[in-house]
Amino acid sequence: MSSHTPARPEVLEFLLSRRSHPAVSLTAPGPDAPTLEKILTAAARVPDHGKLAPWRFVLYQGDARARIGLRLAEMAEARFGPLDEARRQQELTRFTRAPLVVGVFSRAAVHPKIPVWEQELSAGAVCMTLVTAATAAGFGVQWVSEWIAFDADAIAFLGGQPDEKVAGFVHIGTASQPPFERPRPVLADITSTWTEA
Ligand SMILES: Cc1cc2nc3c(=O)[nH]c(=O)nc-3n(C[C@H](O)[C@H](O)[C@H](O)COP(=O)(O)O)c2cc1C
Repeated sequence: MSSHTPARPEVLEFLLSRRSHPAVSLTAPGPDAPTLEKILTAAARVPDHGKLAPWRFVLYQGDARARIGLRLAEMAEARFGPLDEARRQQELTRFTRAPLVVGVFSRAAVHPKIPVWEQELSAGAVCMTLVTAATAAGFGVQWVSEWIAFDADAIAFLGGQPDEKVAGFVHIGTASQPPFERPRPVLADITSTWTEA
């Protein structure tokens, strides 16, 4: 340990207990404007080879969320055929589960020095830091993709450009219930020390 990198045991404990909350369990309020600015600023502070900022945010909040649902229900019907009532409700409420949804769009593009893969990894880091920062600010959070992240028409409707991919839709709100725990990988199964063959 060095005075340049003081230990932050509380941060480590936080990371060891962090859990997502199902989007459907998130209620109002979401973060206020200054808190959201902090959360997004933290999320944009990720390793980014070449300083390309190959990602951006789109915010979905307020009344726009219900209007999005109406259009997504139409799009889902066009793509999947007639929707039963449960499925229609799922589409209508896709963006109203939480008071705030942050779309993280990857705009990775071929670059002379920085591989596209590294730019896309950076977008994943943005999503995870967004999850972590919003949780640290006291909110329940879930990073989801769902069919809309892989449908060109839905991406365009949600503000994506033709050359962009959805890294995630991060739902943020007030947790209405405690999080469930889930099994985690056994560290020994996913960790080894390299030795020369
Ligand atoms: C790229 C990505 C996309 C995901 N998409 C979904 C999704 O569409 N629906 C879903 O229930 N969980 C999705 N998840 C999983 C949740 O974000 C989360 O991992 C899960 O709720 C367990 O949460 P926790 O391990 O953070 O506690 C996705 C995760 C990632 C990394």
